[in-house]
Amino acid sequence: MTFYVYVAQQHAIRVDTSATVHFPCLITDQRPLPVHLAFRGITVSVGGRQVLQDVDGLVRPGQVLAVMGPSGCGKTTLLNALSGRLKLDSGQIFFNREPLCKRWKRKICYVLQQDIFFPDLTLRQTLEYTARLRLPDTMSHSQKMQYVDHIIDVLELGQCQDTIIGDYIKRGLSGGEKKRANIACELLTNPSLMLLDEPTSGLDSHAAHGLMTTLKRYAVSEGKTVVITLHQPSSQIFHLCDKLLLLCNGQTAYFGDTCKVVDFFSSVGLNIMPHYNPADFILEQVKGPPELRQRIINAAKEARKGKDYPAELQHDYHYISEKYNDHSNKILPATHGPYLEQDTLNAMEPDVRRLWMDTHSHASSSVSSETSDADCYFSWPTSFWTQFKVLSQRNFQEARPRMLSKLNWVQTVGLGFLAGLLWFQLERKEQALHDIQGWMFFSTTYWMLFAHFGALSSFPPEREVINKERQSGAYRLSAYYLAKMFGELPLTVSLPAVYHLISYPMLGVHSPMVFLTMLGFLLLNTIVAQSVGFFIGACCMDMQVSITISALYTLATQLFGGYLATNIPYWLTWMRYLSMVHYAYQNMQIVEFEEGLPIKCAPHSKYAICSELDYIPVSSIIESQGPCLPLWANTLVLLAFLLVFRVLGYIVLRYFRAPK
Ligand SMILES: Nc1ncnc2c1ncn2[C@@H]1O[C@H](COP(=O)(O)OP(=O)(O)OP(=O)(O)O)[C@@H](O)[C@H]1O
Repeated sequence: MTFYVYVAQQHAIRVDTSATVHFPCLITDQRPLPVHLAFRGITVSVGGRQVLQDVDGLVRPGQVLAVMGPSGCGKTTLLNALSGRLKLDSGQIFFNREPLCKRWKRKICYVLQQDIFFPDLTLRQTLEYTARLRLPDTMSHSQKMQYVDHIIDVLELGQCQDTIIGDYIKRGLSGGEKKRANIACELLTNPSLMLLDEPTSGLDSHAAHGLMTTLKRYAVSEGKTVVITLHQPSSQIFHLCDKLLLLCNGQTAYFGDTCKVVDFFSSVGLNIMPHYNPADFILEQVKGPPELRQRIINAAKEARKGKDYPAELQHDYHYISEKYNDHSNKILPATHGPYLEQDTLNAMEPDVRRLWMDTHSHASSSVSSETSDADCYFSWPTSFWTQFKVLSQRNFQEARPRMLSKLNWVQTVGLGFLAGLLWFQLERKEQALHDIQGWMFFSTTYWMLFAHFGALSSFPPEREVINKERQSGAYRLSAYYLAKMFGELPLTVSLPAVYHLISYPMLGVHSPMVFLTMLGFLLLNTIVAQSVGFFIGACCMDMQVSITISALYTLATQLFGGYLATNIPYWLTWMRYLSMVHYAYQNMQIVEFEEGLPIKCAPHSKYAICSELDYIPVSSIIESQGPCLPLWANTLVLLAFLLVFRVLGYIVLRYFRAPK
């Protein structure tokens, strides 16, 4: 096991990392590059309103930057901008002097304010799936599990590892445990930069301090760059942060070392009382009267011109950067990565030397330039096959309690017996024909509605998890999509199969072949309905809209299915070709009346052919409902429905509902 420790050279570390937890980096061949994050003049508008205005900041590997300010001042907006989820009106974000690009986005982990998980999975299952998906294939399964164990230990989640995550209906992890679970999932990905949106909110002071200490140790020992928004930190937590960015109405009220903020406020004439929490003090000032706030903002603007202000954030940065690049081009070919002779360093102009030191101080301690080459190209952490396998298992495990809940079993078995008793052992004669068809139509429409609305209601919460994971580049959409189809297939077909097993024999089985073929069409119809539900769920962001569209479609499907209305007005007949139930219902009739026992004509039959025959031919039964396709054609149309809606669902997710 390899331990590697980064040493922050340019600032005092107040956390003793030697006596406490280290994060063993098992992924020795995948060491992420330390990130030196600088952002300058960030201006962002949301919903037509300017939320951030000319905000600067800088944080180095091993450091924690706290973003503070009153509620609504733009902290979350800043994190969204830094993670690349929001477009900037103006300003620049540099990762090791490179602009933010897709490759860097994948090295960022963003711990959102809300904890987004699958509620029915336990904490351990959640972490294990994350590790299997996001740790590289070069690691063995046992190494990945070892890493999970370690993260669980570090975040003190051992006691609740087998508890389900839960939601507002099902009790699961406590708020604090969920927060730590959220962070644990992100730590597993071994990011270079961690953005955390209020990870301490909702935690008691002890838990909040414990969490912050862990994060600080992690940043120092692993050379991670951490940006964190804080609401009302205790003074202990406040002093764990190296840098502070204080926002006031979206503008910078202070940026610099945390330990110097009190001096800054003194320079504006605002003196803190002894023993007062500096975090409370500064927040009270930026919530003060408008003139006071303006005075602080003006002082912060003045401070930018000071010589202590970081070179990257100064307006002549571009000029310095060009000089630096000039130097690098001349010097680097003759040197080994970030290592420079002292003489070479001394020969640099002071500005350029400072930039070199800032950018390379951390990297030079432990990461060689070879890592940066490997980091230049993004590739998925795991192969398509691994992603498909893991996501199929996760889908199955996550969907099982929902799809095969006790209530669903009771409903299915109860309905199976009810349908069986209602249509019990129907005689094979014309008088009972409408009832036999009634069982078929009821069965197809019931399972269509069940699967359609099941897919529709399960999709919105799932979409949040998928979007979060896609944004962090965890897996390919195609792997997820195929896994969803295959992982949930056994669950989708279980209940209709049990229903069929109970009710159809009560109706009267004539041959195992008819029994199985009828089951086949019932299941195919169910899967098609699920695809349509999934497609509508993917298209509509608003649940009310998706329910309305679904209700309209499924009811129209029933009306044109061939059972409720047979004399459809001529100009509306095309509608039946859009009804999936129509095809499944016709096929069930073809099988039942062709392969099963024949239907005896009534004495005063409505079928003209009964004047010549004793039994009604299947063609007469079906043609009495309108035009009819052969069995194979109906089956092909159903398969086409399945394929088209699955592909459309993918296209919508891929191109129209892609997370930004
Ligand atoms: N989509 C939007 N349309 C209009 N205004 C928005 C939108 N999103 C955010 N805002 C506004 O932007 C401002 C900054 O929001 P942001 O969530 O960044 O604040 P915050 O500092 O993180 O607040 P809190 O501490 O309460 O979480 C708020 O006034 C908010 O109302």
